[in-house]
Amino acid sequence: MISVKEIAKTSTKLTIPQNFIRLDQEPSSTCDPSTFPTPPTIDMTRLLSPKHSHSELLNLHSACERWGLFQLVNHGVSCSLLEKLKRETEEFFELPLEEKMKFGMKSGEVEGYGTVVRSMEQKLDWGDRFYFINNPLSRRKPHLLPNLPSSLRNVLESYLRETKKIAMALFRMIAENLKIEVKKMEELFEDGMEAMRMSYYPPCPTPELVVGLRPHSDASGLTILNQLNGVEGLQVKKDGIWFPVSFIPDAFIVNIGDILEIMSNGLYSSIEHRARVDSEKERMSIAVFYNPRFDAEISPLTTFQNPPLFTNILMEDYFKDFFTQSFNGKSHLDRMKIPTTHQPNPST
Ligand SMILES: O=C(O)CCC(=O)C(=O)O
Ligand SMILES: [Fe+2]
Repeated sequence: MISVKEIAKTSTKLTIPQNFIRLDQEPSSTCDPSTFPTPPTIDMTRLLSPKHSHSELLNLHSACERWGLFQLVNHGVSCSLLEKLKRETEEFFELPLEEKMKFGMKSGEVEGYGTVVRSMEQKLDWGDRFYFINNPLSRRKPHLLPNLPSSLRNVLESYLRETKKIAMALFRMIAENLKIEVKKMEELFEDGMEAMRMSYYPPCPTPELVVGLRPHSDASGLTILNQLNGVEGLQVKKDGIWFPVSFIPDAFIVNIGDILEIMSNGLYSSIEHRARVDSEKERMSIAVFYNPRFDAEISPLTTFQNPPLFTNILMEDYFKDFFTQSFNGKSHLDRMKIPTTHQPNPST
């Protein structure tokens, strides 16, 4: 069991364990920060207001098409709930290691506290995480969420109820924008597979040599990310260059995941992102991943303009396949692509 929090306590500039040193990481942009591209902001109250929803729906469509990520403001989750969530999560990561080990990831599993370690040589991320499936109920592991201290469990359950409402509202609006039947979208996601990852990134004396969470796109339909304690670190790869995403208080970051890229037949695209760490401050985030039901087939649903670019796959198989690979940019999605056969050009 690896606890980066414990490793960080004793690490100095010279003693970062070799497994964490990531000289393979692409550098962040060195441009003047005032020229960094800014991800779009979407206002939930405008999306829901009869007067403004039309223009905000267009903004949402453009954000999904051009970025695959946006900052969601006025989402309606109360400050008191968010404050409690932050406090309880902090307390969880502060627990002695023996306590957290009760939730430790068992060998061969992907849920629980810890990191999936496949080999001794594997490069590791500078962060501890706790990942679990929340829905369907039949897949909830009794020793994880139900076994958490009750104050944390209660706040997580309230938070998950709130974010689920937001996710479903967004899925309905995305269906409208993509001309997919809203009912079809609801069938796929209402009782969908839902998972949460809580991440704790300790400070690192040499932040440029490590990565908090390696580059990846989310394998989800949508992801709602809450940067709990306001410490920046999220970066996105836009037009081939890594840029930091600035923190907006009380906003959630919403990512389009690979599954919506498939469903929109590539019109929307999931964005590659990673988490950097700070030299002095700890950072915490919670991501909730919204996916179709396990028995649903994932396939391009909007093929009116182009032939399907992705193969059909059962959510169950997609999920299994995802966790047999290590995170690596968008390589998971690339494997779903139908190879394009080069047709001879009749005019030559
Ligand atoms: O911690 C972050 O900012 C990113 C988390 C993330 O991308 C994930 O959990 O998939
Ligand atoms: Fe992510």
